[in-house]
Amino acid sequence: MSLEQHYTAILEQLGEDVGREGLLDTPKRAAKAMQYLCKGYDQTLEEVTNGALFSSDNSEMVLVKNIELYSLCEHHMLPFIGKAHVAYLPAGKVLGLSKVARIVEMYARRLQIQENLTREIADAVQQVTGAAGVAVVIEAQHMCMMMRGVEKQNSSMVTSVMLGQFRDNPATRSEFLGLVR
Ligand SMILES: Nc1nc2c(ncn2[C@@H]2O[C@H](COP(=O)(O)OP(=O)(O)OP(=O)(O)O)[C@@H](O)[C@H]2O)c(=O)[nH]1
Ligand SMILES: [Zn+2]
Repeated sequence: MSLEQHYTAILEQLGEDVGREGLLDTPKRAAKAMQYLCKGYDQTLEEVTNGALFSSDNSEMVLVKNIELYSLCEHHMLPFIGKAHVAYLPAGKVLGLSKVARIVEMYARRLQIQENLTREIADAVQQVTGAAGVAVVIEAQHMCMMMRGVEKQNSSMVTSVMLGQFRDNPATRSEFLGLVR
């Protein structure tokens, strides 16, 4: 069965009249939307970074802040929405600026839990850049906690992963945390 046919079945199970005008194209649209929200499965790190790695003597912290993020929690397939802050300490190579956001996007566009998303982004930036350290902080609000379940509207979840110098050197870590706060 195609994704579209599954959505027809879901609508029927929910008690909808799939023949009514407003729903005629809904299974097709919903399938397309869900494929878009999960498009990260078709991407690879090589593809999204596209070799945009440049030699640089700069070893100072590079920070890309406030990268907006839309993902789906793997437990309920409901959105979680927030921001990612990604920093690294170059060790001879810097990554094209947009590629940091593309890496975030590739992992966010999959079914996720926030902790694993944070870790996957950090590991990917580390792998691509060979950096002396990588730090990722994600702050997000989970619709599964807001629209349903415990229904807490103002809570957000903050996760972080620190690698290399960000883990080992408290001064580097506090510089980063000061910059994203
Ligand atoms: N750690 C973590 N938990 C998440 C994330 N997204 C959703 N969850 C949680 O996954 C858990 C699943 O718990 P279950 O008890 O199996 O599911 P549930 O009955 O729908 O839980 P409630 O949300 O409490 O109603 C819930 O506590 C969610 O809040 C995430 O990114 N990270
Ligand atoms: Zn959830």
